Amino acid sequence: MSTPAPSRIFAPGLLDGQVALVTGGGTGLGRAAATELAACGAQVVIAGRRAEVLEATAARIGAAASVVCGDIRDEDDARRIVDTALEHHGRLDLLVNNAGGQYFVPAEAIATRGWQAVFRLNVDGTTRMAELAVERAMRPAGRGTIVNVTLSPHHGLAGMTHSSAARAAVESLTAAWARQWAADGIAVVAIAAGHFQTDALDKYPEPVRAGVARTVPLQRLGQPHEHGWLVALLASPLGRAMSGTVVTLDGARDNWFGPWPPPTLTDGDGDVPTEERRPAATR
Ligand SMILES: CCCCCCCCC/C=C/C(=O)SCCNC(=O)CCNC(=O)[C@H](O)C(C)(C)COP(=O)(O)OP(=O)(O)OC[C@H]1O[C@@H](n2cnc3c(N)ncnc32)[C@H](O)[C@@H]1OP(=O)(O)O
Ligand SMILES: NC(=O)C1=CN([C@@H]2O[C@H](COP(=O)(O)OP(=O)(O)OC[C@H]3O[C@@H](n4cnc5c(N)ncnc54)[C@H](OP(=O)(O)O)[C@@H]3O)[C@@H](O)[C@H]2O)C=CC1
Repeated sequence: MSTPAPSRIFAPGLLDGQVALVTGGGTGLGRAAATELAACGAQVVIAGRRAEVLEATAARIGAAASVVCGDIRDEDDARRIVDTALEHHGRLDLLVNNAGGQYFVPAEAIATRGWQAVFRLNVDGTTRMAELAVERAMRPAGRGTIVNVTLSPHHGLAGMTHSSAARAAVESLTAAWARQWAADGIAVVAIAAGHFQTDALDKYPEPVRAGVARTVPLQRLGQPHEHGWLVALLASPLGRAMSGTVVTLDGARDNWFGPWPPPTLTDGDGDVPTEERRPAATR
């Protein structure tokens, strides 16, 4: 097993001795966060539903990474994820609530089950993981940091209104938890992410993806390692002082602009494409 390459921007050993749990840590932004945390000296536990994805990422990171499989929507799985991290390392300093998602769909076409699916993952799953980390690890230790990753809803997410409401709820929970758990020594912050270059973008309809980088004032998508740097910063002592804050990382774009429906997306009948359903095996 290799030692992680040192961080390009943080002091060596910034997070030495610390233990981080990253949900959705096998892919995209979660993988980038786990990689940077390890580069700063942390032991990282990455969680998600697909073992092969997690194992591949852990192998890339090296000896600092370990894996636990589970679904954060399931109470037993979520408890096992937190307990496994604790059993392996005896402590949990940082929870990165990164697992999340939604599908692209006009508001009036969202079925009740679809609304609930997005809330179960983004709001209920995030809440469950935060509460378990606090109860089982952070409050007993008198110390911990929780970073909630949202898809920034600051301009409203037309085309993903279920996620817009869910992510706004997570931002509000961030502020509330920061106050509620401050006396326990626990800091809670959120990252409102814009558009990032991850494989997850492949699932959006082609007209949605085409040219999306040009809509970002920086004229490029965010790079996952930039997100990783921000997670590491929030894991540092500075992050503790930022408790209750939502930090936006979006290249000045947020996740929406302009009218609905977007003129470039509609077909001849004025309809907007909805993303394909995922294969049953991954549901
Ligand atoms: C212009 C610029 C723009 C810019 C736009 C570009 C955005 C770029 C920014 C990127 C942002 C990101 O977040 S990228 C990261 C994205 N990653 C993810 O989304 C991964 C995680 N996602 C998921 O797991 C799923 O999407 C999610 C729906 C949330 C949860 O899945 P579940 O297994 O719980 O749900 P399922 O069993 O699949 O479906 C349950 C119900 O949901 C509904 N449903 C689910 N998928 C559906 C679909 N594709 N189309 C219709 N309906 C669907 C149906 O009602 C289903 O009920 P039945 O019909 O009765 O079964
Ligand atoms: N890419 C982007 O432009 C942006 C992404 N975001 C947000 O950042 C986060 C990461 O996004 P990104 O890396 O791009 O996308 P991914 O789809 O690659 O990340 C989602 C991760 O969460 C895991 N996951 C999903 N559902 C569950 C579940 N029920 N239990 C446990 N793990 C789960 C997935 O693994 P598995 O399927 O194996 O469980 C996967 O590793 C998401 O919350 C996303 O919405 C925010 C802004 C922009």
